[in-house]
Amino acid sequence: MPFETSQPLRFGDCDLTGIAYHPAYFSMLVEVNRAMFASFGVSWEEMMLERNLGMPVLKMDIGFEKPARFGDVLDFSMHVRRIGNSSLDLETFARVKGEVIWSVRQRIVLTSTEDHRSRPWPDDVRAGLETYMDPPA
Ligand SMILES: CC(C)(COP(=O)(O)OP(=O)(O)OC[C@H]1O[C@@H](n2cnc3c(N)ncnc32)[C@H](O)[C@@H]1OP(=O)(O)O)[C@@H](O)C(=O)NCCC(=O)NCCSC(=O)c1ccc(O)cc1
Repeated sequence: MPFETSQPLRFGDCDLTGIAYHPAYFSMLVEVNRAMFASFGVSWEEMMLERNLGMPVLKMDIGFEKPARFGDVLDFSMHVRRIGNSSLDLETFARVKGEVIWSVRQRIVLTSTEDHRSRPWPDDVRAGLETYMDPPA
């Protein structure tokens, strides 16, 4: 079962002709990542400020299939494809009215904000991520 959330495409996310400008999609994606962690009770504020952990992206593979327009609502489905020792593979689909507009595969790594080296996923975070585990077919 993927994590699901929606975001409207705002005026500032679009170019002069009213279609989405792709850098805005990256900010939306970060918000989806953050919201997924919050959904299982682990806020990024806690991760970063109390546990001294960060989650940089190591790799992204993104494909844009159709334009989205000012006023559209993007429905996101985020699948956890693999949880490694410190890495995490996510695949996310952004849909408008059921049609895929873009999709992205991300590899994220858990790091210490002190030395910026990898750290294993804590058990509670791993358990939360497993909620959305959906390995590729
Ligand atoms: C992530 C790193 C710290 C990893 O360094 P190390 O501690 O030496 O890593 P390791 O060799 O232990 O590898 C860690 C894991 O990554 C995996 N890994 C390492 N390199 C790779 C590559 N090149 N490809 C795929 N996977 C990899 C590796 O297989 C390990 O997986 P597990 O087995 O599951 O543990 C280092 O590669 C790095 O700093 N990379 C740059 C990250 C970066 O700057 N990203 C740019 C975007 S900024 C960003 O996304 C962001 C910024 C601020 C935020 O608050 C949030 C997000």
